[in-house]
Amino acid sequence: MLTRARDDVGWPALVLLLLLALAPLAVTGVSEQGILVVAMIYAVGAVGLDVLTGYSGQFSFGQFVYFAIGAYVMAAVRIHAHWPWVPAIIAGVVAAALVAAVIGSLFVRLRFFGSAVGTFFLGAVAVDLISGARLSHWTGGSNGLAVLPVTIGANSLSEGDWLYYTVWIALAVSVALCLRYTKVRAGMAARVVKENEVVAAVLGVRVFREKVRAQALAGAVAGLGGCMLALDVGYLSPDTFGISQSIELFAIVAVGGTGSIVGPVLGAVFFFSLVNGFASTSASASQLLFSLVVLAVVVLFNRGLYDLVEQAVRKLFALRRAPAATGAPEGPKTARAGDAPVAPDEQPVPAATAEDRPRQAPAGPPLLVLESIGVDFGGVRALGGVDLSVARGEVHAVIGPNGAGKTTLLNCISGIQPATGRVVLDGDDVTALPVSVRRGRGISRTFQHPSLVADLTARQNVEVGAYATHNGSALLEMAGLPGTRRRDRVARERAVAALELLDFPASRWGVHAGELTMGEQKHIDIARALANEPKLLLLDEPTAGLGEEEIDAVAGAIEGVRRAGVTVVVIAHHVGFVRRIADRCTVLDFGRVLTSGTAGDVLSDDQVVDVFVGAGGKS
Ligand SMILES: Nc1ncnc2c1ncn2[C@@H]1O[C@H](COP(=O)(O)OP(=O)(O)OP(=O)(O)O)[C@@H](O)[C@H]1O
Repeated sequence: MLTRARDDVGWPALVLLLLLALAPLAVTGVSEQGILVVAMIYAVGAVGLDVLTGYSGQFSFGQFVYFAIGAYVMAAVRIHAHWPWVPAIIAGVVAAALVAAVIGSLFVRLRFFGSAVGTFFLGAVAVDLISGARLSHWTGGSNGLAVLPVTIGANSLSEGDWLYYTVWIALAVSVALCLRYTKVRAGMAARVVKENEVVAAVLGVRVFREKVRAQALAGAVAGLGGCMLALDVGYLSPDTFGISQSIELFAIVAVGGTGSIVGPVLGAVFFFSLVNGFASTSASASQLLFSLVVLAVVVLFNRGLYDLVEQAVRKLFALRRAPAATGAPEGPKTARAGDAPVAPDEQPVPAATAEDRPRQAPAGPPLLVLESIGVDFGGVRALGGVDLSVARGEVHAVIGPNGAGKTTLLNCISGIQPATGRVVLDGDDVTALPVSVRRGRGISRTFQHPSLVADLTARQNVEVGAYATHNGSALLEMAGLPGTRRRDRVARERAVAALELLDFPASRWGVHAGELTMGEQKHIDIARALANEPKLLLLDEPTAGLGEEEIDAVAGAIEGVRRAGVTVVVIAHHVGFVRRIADRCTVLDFGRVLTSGTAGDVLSDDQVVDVFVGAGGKS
């Protein structure tokens, strides 16, 4: 399923920040401005939390721990080391980022429930540490810590609008950093991680590293929020950084809209306006009303306030984009996911058939050799000693009934699934190599479900697959240094080359993947795997869920791949498709090779066709 994380929020972010910059002209009351300051402080942390949840798919109920680290480190280095306030803020931010990276690395392997429990108790431990005697020299223990007053020139930060605009700058910096992160390689890779970790790993993304990076960024931004909170309240106590604040932060992101960066800012302003609005009612009534409104927003507008505002603005200015299907690619009619697969006897007439192709495998050593590959899942023998040889440059179809072991075989070749036996690529034994190294050696693959990032364009999705490696510093990428820009340019060129090779219409390159038809998504999935210029391309049911014209288009794309000299192993369920694209064919049944040979010979065998499509399915 394609999940949403916005990629088009630069202008809305600018407009919202401008409105907040101008707000003191309209909101002149001291307490109202105070509410806006607190809202912006929470917004700083909330955009970081949004990077964590909305863009990298992680979860945290403990972000206020990093607020606390930022605030206490800033206050402590000013008191004990006499640092000026700006370097002290930087120290607070760096400390929060480092601790977030370390703690985050412990949490990244946890699923939702584990993360929820883990981060919740992290908050409890932090409050205990802050208020306890061990760190009291730095934190003031349960007595708290006074924050030294800040002066800017002759002015105190607490006078006039100085504090307001200091917090505004912190918010603008946080929004800019987080938006920038979502646009660079590291951010795009994290978005694939959120979509599907296995797919990300196969694309060479260091899943663990990208998750920790997102944790560190969210921690840094929360640390900045903590520094602002310290400047605002002027006094730090353990109660300032409790678990309830972390949960409020989470509510702000949910109310504003995850995966939008702007949404959490909107959510924070809404949240604290609501708090202010109910302040005059009795405490219990205000708590109830407040909770009911937040609940209503979350339940009724499950994509959050930002989505609601965006839709209203689009309607107002009639800027709504054209419906997704109207821009479908020129040429073949497209079908959507869920369309019934084409029955064998409805297959389009093949452009060229297996019988037309050479009956002998090309000379020279094979590119891929599998020796006695075996996989057991508990009591289920998925593969029982499969031998296979794939010649360089051929398209080799693996066919067989459901549960025959086809996908497991591709998983063994790509390194996702450990197996007994040997996998030899281009003469090298790669059996013991992990997925990322096999990718580096030239093995790419697609999956039955494309797992594209919905709010990245078709071309951006392909670019994620085009990086030779996903190493490198996200900070340098965000700074846009020449080395990283060169690397991005190469990835872009490779992505364009892959799209052109597959004849994917240029008019659709800029369309968000969530708006592509299923056939187009399959093309983008193939292009993404091809963009790394592999020797061996593994395609897992590229025609699943497609209509006949889309199957025809995928067949055309695979023929393009063959012409480019890439060897292909493809799982397929359609006789006509296999006839058209395959040079050779291996039939699996119950995890064993039933037969293997030229596609023409294999598909003329009645027993094979019976196993493949059921008796009478031969066409
Ligand atoms: N992770 C797993 N845990 C347990 N059993 C599994 C796992 N993956 C696959 N299997 C089992 O292994 C066997 C082979 O599955 P596999 O998905 O490789 O078959 P397939 O030929 O690709 O089927 P299909 O055409 O339906 O995708 C099946 O019996 C399946 O239930």
